Amino acid sequence: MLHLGFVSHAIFPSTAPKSYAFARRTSSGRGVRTCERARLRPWRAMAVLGVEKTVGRGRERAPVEKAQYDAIVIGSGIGGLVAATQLAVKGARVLVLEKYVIPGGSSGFFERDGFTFDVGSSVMFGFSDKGNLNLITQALAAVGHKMQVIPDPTTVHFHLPSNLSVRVHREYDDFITELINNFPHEKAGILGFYNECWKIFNALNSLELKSLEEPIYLFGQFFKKPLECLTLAYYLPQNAGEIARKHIKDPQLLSFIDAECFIVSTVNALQTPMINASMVLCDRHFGGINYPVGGVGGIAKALANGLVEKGGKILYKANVTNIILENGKAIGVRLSDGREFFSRSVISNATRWDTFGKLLKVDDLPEEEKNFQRIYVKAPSFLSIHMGVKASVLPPDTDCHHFILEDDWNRLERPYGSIFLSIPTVLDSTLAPKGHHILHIFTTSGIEDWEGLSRKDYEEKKEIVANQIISRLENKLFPGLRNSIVLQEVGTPKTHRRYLARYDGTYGPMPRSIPKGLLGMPFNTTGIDGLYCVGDSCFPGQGVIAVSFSGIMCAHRVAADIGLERKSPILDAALLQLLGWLRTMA
Ligand SMILES: NC(=O)c1ccc[n+]([C@@H]2O[C@H](COP(=O)([O-])OP(=O)(O)OC[C@H]3O[C@@H](n4cnc5c(N)ncnc54)[C@H](O)[C@@H]3O)[C@@H](O)[C@H]2O)c1
Ligand SMILES: CC(C)=CCC/C(C)=C/C=C/C(C)=C/C=C/C(C)=C/C=C/C=C(C)/C=C/C=C(C)/C=C/C=C(\C)CCC=C(C)C
Repeated sequence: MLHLGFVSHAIFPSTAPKSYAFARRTSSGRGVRTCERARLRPWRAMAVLGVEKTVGRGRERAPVEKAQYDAIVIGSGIGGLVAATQLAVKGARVLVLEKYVIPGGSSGFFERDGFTFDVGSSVMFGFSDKGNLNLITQALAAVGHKMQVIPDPTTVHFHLPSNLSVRVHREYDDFITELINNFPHEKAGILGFYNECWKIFNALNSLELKSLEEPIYLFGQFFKKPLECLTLAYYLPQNAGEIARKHIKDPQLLSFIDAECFIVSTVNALQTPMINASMVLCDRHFGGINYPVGGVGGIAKALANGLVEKGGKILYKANVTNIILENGKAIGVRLSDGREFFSRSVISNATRWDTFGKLLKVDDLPEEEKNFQRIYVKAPSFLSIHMGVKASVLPPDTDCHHFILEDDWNRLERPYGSIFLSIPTVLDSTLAPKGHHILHIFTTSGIEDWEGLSRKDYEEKKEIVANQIISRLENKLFPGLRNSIVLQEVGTPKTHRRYLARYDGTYGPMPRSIPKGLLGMPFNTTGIDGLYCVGDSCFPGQGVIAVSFSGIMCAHRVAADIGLERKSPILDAALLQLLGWLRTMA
């Protein structure tokens, strides 16, 4: 089964993957049947759902549902699904509209010749059974689901310049000992920096996490846990790099801290908010990194099924092209096929650039969005290679996740400078046929490198770039890799743009310069009444656990606004104004 096709739609299938059929067969939920009906005869499906009327608007059979929902969620990424499921559990009538054929977005999956690939990264935070920060476990539990997970003994194995090799062991003491062995003269600095991270992590882990835009909750937390909240407020505008520099002087060790931050933020430590850095640098030891049996795609499938079981609906192949406004308020959405749905609130899981650049037709960007775009630009996308290889090419005891930056620290943030590699079959061998492994290799890449090329040049360029990366991996880790490949598919930023509906294929916001920590990141409300955003262009940013938190926060704020949670209009106005003002300080 040798496939070396460098097809343009490489990482995402253009037709439903086998497992989509599986999802449809095995789910007994209404939403899945709805999806099937809607695809075949939308107007009849709507009749089944009890649609009040069908209006023409120049298009026969374009059905309209007048405020039939409490919340419409555009997109079924993890952020959208968590918001949707949390609201459904609170009793809201929820509809999720997904452009693609399966749920999950960048946390989706696809299948080829017996291999099950994760579309995005396979490093899962927040999936343990302890503490308050296991947000993925909690999101699944809220809809009655639990996934079996496999503990990863090593979060990542760093292969860095000057042959610096560091394994981030699950056990914190093992990791710290290994780091100190590499930098014995910096023992105090290492302990100082990571201890400061733990102080923040412990404060975070002590809170019940809900919407920071909802005053009754926020003031309640300050009352119950004043020290922890003040700790978080103190660190909110700070970045990891400046704190690392208070403790550490060795330039190579500071570069290592940059690499630690880069793998989760695609920027260096000076630009990475300290709260986010602390979250990931500690959770990997507290709850540990845990891989879901069957692959990352199972998380979205379970959430989508849970949503339907709690009375929500999800429609696939439902491409939202417009958010409908009435008197300045978001009241519904229009799909590319003309269908319209109406709701008391609209939650967009598309990026803020897509939401305000494409879905919303307003003459002037709200001030809040102008401020966001002043502070943040789109982070780069990725070039990804999904590969099936013969198992014999991997040395025994190969770790699951690797980060490779060969010989020049200056290349860390440059496109194609460093290589991310995950081998999820090290943990779950069922993802590949017997005697084989999956290699998911990715590196940062901008869309501008891939536009304006003829089909032939585009395909050739993919092949050239992929070959260079394979040679680098052969030199550094796996001699003979090229000859062991049995299947290979290459995706570019254009692929990510097309299949994830993400502006320029971006994976979220990146600060234009040194940010004031997380202070400038918008939460979920927007300048448009009734419109909320969720996902990686909202607080606290990129990452499955981060967008899960965004989903939890969003659901809480929406629930308060539609009367499913307590709310104080006066305190609301005061807090939202204060937060808006604070963001302008960033
Ligand atoms: N290990 C990890 O931590 C890991 C792994 C994978 C993904 N991720 C993270 O997940 C984050 C993204 O999650 P997310 O929830 O923000 O979003 P997402 O991009 O994953 O999902 C958005 C979904 O919305 C859909 N969509 C967009 N526009 C639409 C439209 N107009 N109509 C209908 N559907 C539309 C897309 O098809 C997609 O399914 C990324 O930042 C990435 O870092 C992390
Ligand atoms: C409001 C005001 C003003 C004040 C108040 C104060 C307070 C209370 C505050 C609070 C806060 C909070 C709660 C916060 C929270 C936060 C959080 C939760 C955060 C989180 C974060 C997370 C993150 C960022 C994550 C991320 C991750 C990621 C991205 C991942 C990725 C991965 C990868 C890519 C891997 C790599 C791979 C290889 C190496 C292969």
